[in-house]
Amino acid sequence: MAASDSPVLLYAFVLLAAVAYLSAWLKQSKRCNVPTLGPSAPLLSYWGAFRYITSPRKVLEEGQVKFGGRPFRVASMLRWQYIVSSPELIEELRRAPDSQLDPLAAADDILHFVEALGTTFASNTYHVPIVRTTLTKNIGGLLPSVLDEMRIAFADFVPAGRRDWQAVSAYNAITRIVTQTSSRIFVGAPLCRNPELIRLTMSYTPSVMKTGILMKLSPGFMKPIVKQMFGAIEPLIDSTHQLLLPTIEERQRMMAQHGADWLDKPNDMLQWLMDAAEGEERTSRGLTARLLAVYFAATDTAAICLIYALYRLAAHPEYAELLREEVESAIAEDGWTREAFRKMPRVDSFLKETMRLQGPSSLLLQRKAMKDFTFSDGTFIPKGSHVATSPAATHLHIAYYADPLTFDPWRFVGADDAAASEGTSRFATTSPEYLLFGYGRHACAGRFFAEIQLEMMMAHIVTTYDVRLETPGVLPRPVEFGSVSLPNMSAKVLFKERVGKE
Ligand code: HEM
Repeated sequence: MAASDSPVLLYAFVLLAAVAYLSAWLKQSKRCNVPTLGPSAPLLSYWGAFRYITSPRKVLEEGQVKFGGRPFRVASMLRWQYIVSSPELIEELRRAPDSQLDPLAAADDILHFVEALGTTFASNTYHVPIVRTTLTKNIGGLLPSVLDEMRIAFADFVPAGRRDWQAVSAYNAITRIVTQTSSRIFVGAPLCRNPELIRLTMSYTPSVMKTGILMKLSPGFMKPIVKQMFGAIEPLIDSTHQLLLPTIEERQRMMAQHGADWLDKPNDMLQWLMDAAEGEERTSRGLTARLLAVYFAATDTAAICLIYALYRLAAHPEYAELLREEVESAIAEDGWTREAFRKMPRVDSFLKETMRLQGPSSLLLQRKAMKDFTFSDGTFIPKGSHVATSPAATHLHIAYYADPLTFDPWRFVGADDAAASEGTSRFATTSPEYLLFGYGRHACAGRFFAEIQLEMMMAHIVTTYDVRLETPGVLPRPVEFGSVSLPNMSAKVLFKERVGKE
């Protein structure tokens, strides 16, 4: 008789699993000194987890009110999520070393990218300083080509030349436009508009997540087989590699022939990676995989933010005229240059205010405790749990923002003149009460590029089109699942090309 046929063995297994679960629960609950929002008893906590996963913002707001800004925890399906709210604890959260509270490990628990891509990938992050420094330094010089690509992409995905209202599926169109425009500085033209490259790079994030989840669910010895048989990521890297290979080989040939510099050397992300890569990373496949990682960080995040801003604009067309006036006057003075974008405080404020109320995540400064961690007030975070702060404690808190639940598009106009005069515009400026891009040493490396890209696209939209929602005034509901918050994917925005536009 096979072991699985014996009910006694099955009962014994279930009993052992229940004892192990209860003893783990008892052990952790003995050490816990943080109140729980919702049930904390074994199994019942899954009800709390279900509520949190399906309505994260509502639950986090309840916690903020119920515990009056003191730390609390909520159950999520796989772990406890701790929330800290006071400025002192938020400061400790951001200052803690990665060996104690790690942002990458927290992101990996949610997106599963390390399982999908391999641990060497997570330990070698040589692309981060390239994004942070080389990309940021080159923004001004690359602006004309980014602008050119954005216009081409908009004309393709939001058909031009028609004077009637056209319903456009905003999620698809904007994601494609942002991907193609970013591609212009990642791989250059005309490769950036190759429909296959756009398709592959847009499929990358979902493929990484799918592969990561499959791997996570598989027992250790099965992982390589599962990855080989069912993983979506390797075939996707292979296809992208085939597409990029002629370009990479040609550049490698030029590098071998001319050394570090030559006439018309490309100035894009692929080349910066090629200049910096070492060892395995120098191979054409290694470079392709690394470039895809930059797409992973750059395109979905920026697209999500632009879609939220577009929905706001389409819901409030009355704001378009003031934005348009500002853009047209800045462009008349300086053309479509970096200087002009510095003279668009309303555009900047509109974006910042949109994302204050609704960004891509319902948690901010999310970290994983790599070991037991105790805050200065004694709040204890057990190893393996996640700790973050919430919009309710920061972006939506009355201590930082007057009338915090109201959308006030001009809230940040003139709010931070020092930052504006230094050329660090307000949208990308991080602070303890504005955490869209994180804060401190791990703050988003690409935020200055993201800022100018989004400002440019908003400026283009208001000067080229009138926009409306299909159902006037009703913002399309976002899709929230745990800490991830995506704009509504089926909503359509009506576009009409403006008569007499520049
Ligand atoms: C509006 C769009 C974007 C948003 C909202 C966003 C948000 C974030 C956030 C919240 C983090 C983590 C910060 C932390 O844990 O403290 C981050 C990290 C990062 N982002 Fe962005 N991001 C955006 C666009 C971009 C773009 C366009 C790029 C690249 C061109 C980029 C590259 C990166 C990189 C490389 C990191 C890792 C930084 C590090 O570990 O030191 N991001 N981003």
